[in-house]
Amino acid sequence: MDCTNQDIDYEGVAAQLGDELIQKIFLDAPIESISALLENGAPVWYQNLSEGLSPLHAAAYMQNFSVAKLLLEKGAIWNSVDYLKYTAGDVALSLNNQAIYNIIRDAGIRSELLLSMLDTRSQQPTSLLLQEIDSSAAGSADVFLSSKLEFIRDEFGQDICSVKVGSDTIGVMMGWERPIMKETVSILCDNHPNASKLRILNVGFGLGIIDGLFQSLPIQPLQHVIVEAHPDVLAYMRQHGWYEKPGVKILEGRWQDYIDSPELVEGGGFDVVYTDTFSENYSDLRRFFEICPRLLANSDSVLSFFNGLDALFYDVYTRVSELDLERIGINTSWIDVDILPGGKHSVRWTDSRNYFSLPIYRLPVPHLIVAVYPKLEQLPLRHCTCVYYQDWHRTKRPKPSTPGGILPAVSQVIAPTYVNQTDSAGNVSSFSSPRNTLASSTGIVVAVNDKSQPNVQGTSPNNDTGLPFDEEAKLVYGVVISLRNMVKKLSSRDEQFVNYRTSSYRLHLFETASGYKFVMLSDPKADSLRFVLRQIYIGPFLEYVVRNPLVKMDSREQGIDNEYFRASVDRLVRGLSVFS
Ligand SMILES: C[S@@+](CC[C@H](N)C(=O)[O-])C[C@H]1O[C@@H](n2cnc3c(N)ncnc32)[C@H](O)[C@@H]1O
Repeated sequence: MDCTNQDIDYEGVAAQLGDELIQKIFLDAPIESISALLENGAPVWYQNLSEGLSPLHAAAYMQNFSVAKLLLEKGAIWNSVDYLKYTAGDVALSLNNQAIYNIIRDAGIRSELLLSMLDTRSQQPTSLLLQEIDSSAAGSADVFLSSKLEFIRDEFGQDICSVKVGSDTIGVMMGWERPIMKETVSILCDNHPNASKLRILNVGFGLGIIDGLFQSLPIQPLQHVIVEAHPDVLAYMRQHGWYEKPGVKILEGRWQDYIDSPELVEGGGFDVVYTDTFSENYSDLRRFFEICPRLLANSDSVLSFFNGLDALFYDVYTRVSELDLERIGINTSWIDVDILPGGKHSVRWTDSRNYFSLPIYRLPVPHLIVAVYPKLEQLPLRHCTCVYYQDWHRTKRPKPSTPGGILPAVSQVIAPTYVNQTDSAGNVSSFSSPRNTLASSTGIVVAVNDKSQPNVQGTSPNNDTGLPFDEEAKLVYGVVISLRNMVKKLSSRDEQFVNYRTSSYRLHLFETASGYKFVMLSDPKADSLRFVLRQIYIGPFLEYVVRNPLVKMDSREQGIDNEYFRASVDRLVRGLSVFS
């Protein structure tokens, strides 16, 4: 057969091998077979189409240190993010797996140092860089500077400067960052030998938080230069009187425009330099470092910069920037600041960021519910019944199901309504468990005004919807299916709906390849929790349901609840940084 290069679908082959590699890792295949697949050309950099997961993400989810190490040795990309914007390091962090987190972090440091070396030796862009170009306002300076910014005050009184990125609104600067700025100003200025006549340079005004703090120092700065590039921010500065402030000089444009300009260094340099821009990356920051020897007045001068909040990137770039700064003769020290809500924030003078035991990395989830729905073909669509249910709500009482309406083992705390009916003495029996049902304040009240639904006798006094638990579970299922179908119909591709939010709750959906649907309801402010559902699937579900011979997966009568599964899900949810 004559087979020319043109006949070979390289992309298709790579995708097939990549999918096979990810699947093998998820199935806990022996490392030898994973290694053999890599030798046969499976692309270690591959990210699957459905979720954007890389083999390294899979190894992190499976907490398989040897596989993660092998993948990194073979060139796995430490900073690739899935569709939820999580790196494999984030996954390891969420599972409290410090060993895997550390090898990913170290691979990141090595790779960034190598790139930095190549970048300084060659003026040409390096061909080793494998990255998708981000042409959104969050990743492209040109797009950001021509995008409209909004300055608002939210319902909590927090000032926000935001920009639209696709359908999302992203905070350029937010009021909650004030403690970080405050601590920065205090560290930079309080004990500065030149505190009585400081010359300060700030790059990036944003909401003007740090500039306001510089202006409020006990002794006003002698000179305060602000470089700001965005026209909307400049208009905001004008509106708020910054152009009239004594000692303040505003340089309009990007800091890059002033590198060789006498305007920036005419006073003989600065005592304090701070930079916090937007839509720039580490290589821009490194270029800024390179002009710092000219910007800093003398050996007492200090430089600080905003280094992001994502743990993995923070850890990699603290180390990389430390080395880059050392190269140009600047010593670095790091101070960790806890920014816990309420109370005084404390400064931790430690040499390592202790993510693994501190509440610093918790997501806000006042209440959380997990429900599992069976495969579509197991039950007729309209009558799909929840096969597992668990609630971590602390204050509301559970409410019953309709008699005969619930599978016997969906939830340990939910019994049919007749159990909860008034007894002959007129007492209403109550449930002792603090768990609740889908009714509570989770917002699954889509049918609250649906008069056609029976108002079941004996429902809990906390009953928000008038519907028994299993009726609501069906409604949730209906909503999920309808939205899923609508998304599929509207999009030409096989797109998935993964979550939606109302003012009172957020619904997260994870659907397995075999058709099980894992649904989680959380506080509306919670970030996407889909990865938690995936972890429940990969961990407790596969272990205690799929591989449990006592659980009948195809039964139309039984739920999948069992002691081990419930305890394991409970442990996982409480242990994952999503439970607070
Ligand atoms: C995160 S905000 C700064 C917030 C500020 N630290 C505060 O306390 O409010 C980033 C600011 O940098 C500006 N900016 C982005 N790229 C810039 C550049 N190359 N030169 C100067 N300013 C820039 C943006 O317009 C934005 O106002």
